Amino acid sequence: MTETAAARSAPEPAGAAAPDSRAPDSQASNPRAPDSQAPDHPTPVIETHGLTKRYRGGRLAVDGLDLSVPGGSVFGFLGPNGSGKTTTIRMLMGLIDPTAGTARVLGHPMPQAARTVLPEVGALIEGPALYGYLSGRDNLVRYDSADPTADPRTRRARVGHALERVGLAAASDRKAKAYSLGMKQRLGLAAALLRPRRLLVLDEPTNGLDPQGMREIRSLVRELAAEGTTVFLSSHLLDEIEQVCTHAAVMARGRLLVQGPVAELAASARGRLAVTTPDPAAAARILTAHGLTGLATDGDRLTADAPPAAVDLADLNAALVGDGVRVRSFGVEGGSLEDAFVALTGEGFDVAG
Ligand SMILES: Nc1ncnc2c1ncn2[C@@H]1O[C@H](COP(=O)(O)OP(=O)(O)OP(=O)(O)O)[C@@H](O)[C@H]1O
Repeated sequence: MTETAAARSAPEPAGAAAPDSRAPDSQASNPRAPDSQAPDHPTPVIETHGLTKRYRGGRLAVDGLDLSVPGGSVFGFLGPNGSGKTTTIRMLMGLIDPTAGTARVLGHPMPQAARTVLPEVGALIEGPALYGYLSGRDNLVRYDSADPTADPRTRRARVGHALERVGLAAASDRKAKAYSLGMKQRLGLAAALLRPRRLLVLDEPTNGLDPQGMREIRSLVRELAAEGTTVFLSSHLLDEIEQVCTHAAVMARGRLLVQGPVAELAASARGRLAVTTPDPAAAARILTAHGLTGLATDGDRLTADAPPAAVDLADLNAALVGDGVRVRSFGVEGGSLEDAFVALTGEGFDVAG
């Protein structure tokens, strides 16, 4: 059985469940309004300090995590399988207790404030919990009915709107078990969107989807973000993060390696000098003589680690041409998030973990 943060065992609407054993929220009567601050100084929507989880077997799944997710961002939580992403999300949603450290979501401490926070959070964790024998529409009706704050008189309209939102209106009367994986994910998103949310938390939302399904989910995420919802999504796909996210945090083996705006993370990687020439061997000799490292040749294409800023690219190019190398193209190719990851870890981004 898959799970949403809100629907661990009961047909609760996404975001509505709060563990009964939790202490009452000390701030419930005086909720802060983090988003009311100046947009250029957004209060973090998610903030953790030293967040740590050691499972009973002794495995340290998350190790001293300091995370800061700006309001209005599409925040990619990136890491290979087993790096601690799901464990972190489960702590953020109050589904499991941290071993140490603190987490605040929408300005409130978690898990203590789960009752206050979760109604404002739409969560999709490891796929939606659906009844296969019910239609897509009836699954949403069931979610909506389980929300005590949802007015039954407006249920039909709410469900219809959510189905429209995710592009499932035409398929809404088919049984959920006949849905493709992508349609099931979209139905899960529709459930999370039955009420307005300030934060969407999506755990590997495109996992197992075909390229078309991935595109659909990604464009929906972009639309939701454009409407002002902060989206926190985990992924083990670097290109997915580069395509949809404004910010990212990179995890490996339970530890946070780096976080920040995606453009800055990618730019922090030095990139590669690339030269296209019919004389690659001569070009390699000259670049080596000028101190360049990491040379690799593939046919008429020669690449090398980008030179330090002190080296003028124009001088390098002139040296090649001056020594008779015929240059078809010459330039530094921008660093990618993958380059940054490899530079940080000294290893490739192994999706198999
Ligand atoms: N309930 C559990 N009990 C013990 N160990 C666990 C439990 N859940 C996860 N782990 C371990 O904790 C580590 C982190 O797992 P987690 O699922 O958080 O990583 P992840 O980055 O989300 O990976 P994936 O994408 O594969 O889910 C892994 O080594 C995993 O085996």
